[in-house]
Amino acid sequence: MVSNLFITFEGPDGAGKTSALKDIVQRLEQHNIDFLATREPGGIRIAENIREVILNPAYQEMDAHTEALLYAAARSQHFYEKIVPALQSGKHVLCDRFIDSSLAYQGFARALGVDEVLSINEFAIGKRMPDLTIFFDLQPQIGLARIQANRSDEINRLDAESLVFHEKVYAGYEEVLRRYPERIRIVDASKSLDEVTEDVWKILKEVIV
Ligand SMILES: Nc1ncnc2c1ncn2[C@@H]1O[C@H](COP(=O)(O)OP(=O)(O)O)[C@@H](O)[C@H]1O
Ligand SMILES: Cc1cn([C@H]2C[C@H](O)[C@@H](COP(=O)(O)OP(=O)(O)O)O2)c(=O)[nH]c1=O
Repeated sequence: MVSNLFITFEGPDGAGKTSALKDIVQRLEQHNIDFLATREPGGIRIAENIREVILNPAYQEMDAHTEALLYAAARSQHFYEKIVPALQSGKHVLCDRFIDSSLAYQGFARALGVDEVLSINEFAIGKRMPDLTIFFDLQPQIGLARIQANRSDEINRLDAESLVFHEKVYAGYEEVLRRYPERIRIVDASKSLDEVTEDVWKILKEVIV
């Protein structure tokens, strides 16, 4: 029997993390698995309020340092208020985005430095990293096309960035994959949602079901 795990979903915008997590939640419920599903930035009211500030498309003047610190602040509150208690109570935790998003988006794509962003995050949450990260691998232009095709989805300040920015985010994730190969599993997110969900489920079944 495995102990409970802290699992994160990562990948470019539009890769299908949120959609797959919804389907995975249903399967976990059917299997009577004790879990908490949550998301970043957000998950609790203080962090949802910080999310409103970070992602508001009107705030074009936001400095990259401010952005990185706001993500770290939202993460800190979410981590100590929601994730840690859930893990302590024996639940598996599944989180849509976590620290790797900050390393890829702020550290690499915003060029603040992956080590610098890692260090503000260590201040925010200590050295606890996820036990398992599922990386939704998708070329950024496909993710952006998916978001554009479904305009009813919220288009936030980061979605609205250029393709060049999103290509840097992808390169940032490649750097994250190089740094943490032992905890990251890759799924091909260009497949249909059903196939992607199935691939994620196969990985989860190995560790928690
Ligand atoms: N595998 C898929 N193939 C095609 N479209 C998808 C797939 N997964 C999700 N989508 C669609 O792409 C958009 C972005 O999906 P979403 O789950 O919000 O991605 P993310 O959370 O990774 O940004 C949504 O409109 C969703 O319906
Ligand atoms: C958690 C986190 C998210 N982000 C970005 C990624 C997304 O563009 C945005 C979150 O918006 P969201 O709508 O949740 O995007 P997605 O559905 O793709 O997960 O914030 C960062 O830049 N740094 C971070 O640390």
